[in-house]
Amino acid sequence: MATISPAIASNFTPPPSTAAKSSNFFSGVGNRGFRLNFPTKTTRGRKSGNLSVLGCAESRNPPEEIDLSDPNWKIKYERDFEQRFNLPHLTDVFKDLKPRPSTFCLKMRSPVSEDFAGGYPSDEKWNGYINNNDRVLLKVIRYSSQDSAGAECIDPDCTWVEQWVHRAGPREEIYFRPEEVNAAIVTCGGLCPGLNDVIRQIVITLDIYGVKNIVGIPFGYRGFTDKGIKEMPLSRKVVQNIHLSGGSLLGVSRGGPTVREIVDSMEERGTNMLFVLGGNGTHAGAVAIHNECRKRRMKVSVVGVPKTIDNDILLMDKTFGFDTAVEEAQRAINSAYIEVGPLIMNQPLAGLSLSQAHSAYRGVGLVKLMGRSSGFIAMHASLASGQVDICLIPEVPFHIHGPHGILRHLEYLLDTKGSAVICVAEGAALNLLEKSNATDASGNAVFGDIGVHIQQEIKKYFKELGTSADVKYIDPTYMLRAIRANASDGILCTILGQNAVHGAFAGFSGITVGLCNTHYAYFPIPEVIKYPRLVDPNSRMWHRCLTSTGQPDFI
Ligand SMILES: Nc1ncnc2c1ncn2[C@@H]1O[C@H](COP(=O)(O)OP(=O)(O)OP(=O)(O)O)[C@@H](O)[C@H]1O
Ligand SMILES: O=P(O)(O)OC[C@H]1O[C@](O)(CO)[C@@H](O)[C@@H]1O
Ligand SMILES: [Mg+2]
Repeated sequence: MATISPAIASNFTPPPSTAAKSSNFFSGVGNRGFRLNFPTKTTRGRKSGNLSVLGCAESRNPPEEIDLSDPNWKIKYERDFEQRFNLPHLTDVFKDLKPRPSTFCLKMRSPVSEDFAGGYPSDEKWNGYINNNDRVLLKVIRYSSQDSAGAECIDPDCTWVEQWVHRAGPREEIYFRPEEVNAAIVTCGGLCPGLNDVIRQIVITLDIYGVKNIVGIPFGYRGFTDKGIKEMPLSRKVVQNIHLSGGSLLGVSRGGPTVREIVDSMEERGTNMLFVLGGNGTHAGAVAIHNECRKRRMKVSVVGVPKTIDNDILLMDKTFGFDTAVEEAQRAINSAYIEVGPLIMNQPLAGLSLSQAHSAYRGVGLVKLMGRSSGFIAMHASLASGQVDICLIPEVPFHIHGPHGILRHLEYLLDTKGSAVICVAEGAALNLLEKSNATDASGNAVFGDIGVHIQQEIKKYFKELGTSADVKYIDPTYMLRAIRANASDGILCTILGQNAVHGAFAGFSGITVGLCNTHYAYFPIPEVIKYPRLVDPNSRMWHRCLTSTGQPDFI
C-alpha cells in the first residue's frame, strides 16, 4: 500500500531521488496536511515493474494521517485546506494597520490628475475590484473512481471535496500610500522567456497606483549585497520596450547572500515592496525574507512571480516561459526530424517517385530538452511536434538495454521506418549516469549529460549488431531560454505582473501568483514549492503523449 496526501493529491509527488537532489524544495516549509492510505497506482494502467528505477506514483511524500472513519473528515479537510491557503497579511503583525481607498482605478483616471493619494476621485461605485472573499476552485474534475486516468482522490470513494484558493486582482482597499512605497524588483535563478515582460508590467502597474520610487536589484539576490552592483532606477520610460528582447533587464544569478544580509540591505534601502521573479529556490528565499521582515516588524510586502521554464511549480496551470520554450523546442525537434526523418516529396525526384526519402541513412535524431526533475517541456514538445518516436522523461522509468529497452525498439524503428526521433529531458534516468556530487552556486545538483550517454549507447549497440545508425544529437538548452516570450506567454506575464502589484498593495506578503483553471489566484508560497511539480505517468497528458509517439513501455 502506498500513501497519498490529500493536501498534495493535486500533483504527482516526487520520487525520493528527486526530493533529495532538489534540496531547495521542502526547506523551511511545514506541511500541515493529512494523509491516508491509498491503493497503489500503476503506470499506463498496469502495475509497473521495478518502481525503484526512478519512482512512480507510488513514491509519495505524505504528511499526517486523516481519519476517514470520522464522519466529519470532509468538513475538517476543507477547513484545514482553507487555513493552509490563507494568505499572510500585514495586519497579522500590524494589528492596527488601517486600509485606505485604492488609488488603482482605470475608470476616470487621467494622466493630468497626479495625486491619487486620496483615493478614487468619485463617489460613483466602480465594480472593477476583487472581493477578498472571492475564490477560485482549484480542482475541477469530479472523479468517480480511483481507476479514472489521473484521478486525484482524497478518499477511496473519491468524495467530492471543495478546494478553494484566493482570487487575484485589485482590491478596493490598499495598505500602502503610493508616495511612501519603495518598490524593488529582483530576478533570480536561470533565464526564462518573459522575465522582461513581467518586470515591465510590474513597473507600469506600480506607476498606475502612483508609485514613483521603483528600483531593480541587478543580478538576483547577489545585487543586494555585492559591492559594485548598483540598483537600477526603473520607470515606465525605462521599461517601455524591454519585452521586445529576451533575457532579463536586471540580469540573474544563483547563490548569493544570506537572508539576513538581504533584509539588512532592504532596511538600508527602505524597501517596503519586494517583487521576486524566480523558481522554487527564489521562492524559498522569498518566504525566508518575508519571515525575517516579520521578525523585525518591518512593514514589507514580499510577492513572488513564479518563473520556471520547466513548469515545475505546484498547483498552477502553467508558468510563464513554458509555452515559449515548448514552441522553440519544436524547432529543435523539427531539425532533428529533417536530419533523419522521412521527407514526403511533393515533387518526384530523379530516381524517386512520389515517395519517401531520408536525409540520413538509418538516422536517429536525438534532442535533449530542459527539465531538471520534470518532463513537461519534453512531453509537450513531443506532443506539439508530432515528430517524436520516443519521449523520455524523469518521471517514467525506462531501460536502454534488454528486450524491452530503447535500443531494441530503435532497431525496430530503423528497420521498419528507416529513421527515428528521440526527445529526452535532462533529468531522465539519472541513475544511468555516473554519480556526481557537483552542485551549482544555489546548491542544485549538476547532472551528467543523458543525451550524450544515450548517443554513445546507440552507437555502441548498432556497431555491435554490425548495422549502422547515424545519430544526430541536438542540445538546444540555452537557445530555449534566451528568446523573447511568445504571444501567449506575453499575456500571461502581463497579467501576473499586474496581479503581483495588486497583491502587494492589498497588504499580502509571502504570496505568489499563478494561473489556476484559467483564472488568476494568489497562493501562500510554501504551498507551491513543497516539491517539484511532476508529470503524472497516470495522467491523460502522458497517455496522450504515448498515443502520439506510439512508444511501448521501456521496462
Ligand atoms: N532555501 C532557500 N532559502 C533562501 N534562499 C534560497 C533558497 N534556495 C535558493 N535560494 C536562493 O534563490 C536564488 C535562486 O535559486 P535557484 O538558483 O535554485 O533558482 P530557482 O529560483 O529555483 O530558478 P530555476 O528555475 O532557474 O532553477 C539563489 O540566489 C539562491 O541562493
Ligand atoms: O545552467 P544554468 O543557468 O544553471 O541553468 C540550468 C537549469 O535551469 C533550468 O532551466 C531551470 O531554469 C533547468 O532545467 C536547468 O537544469
Ligand atoms: Mg530551481
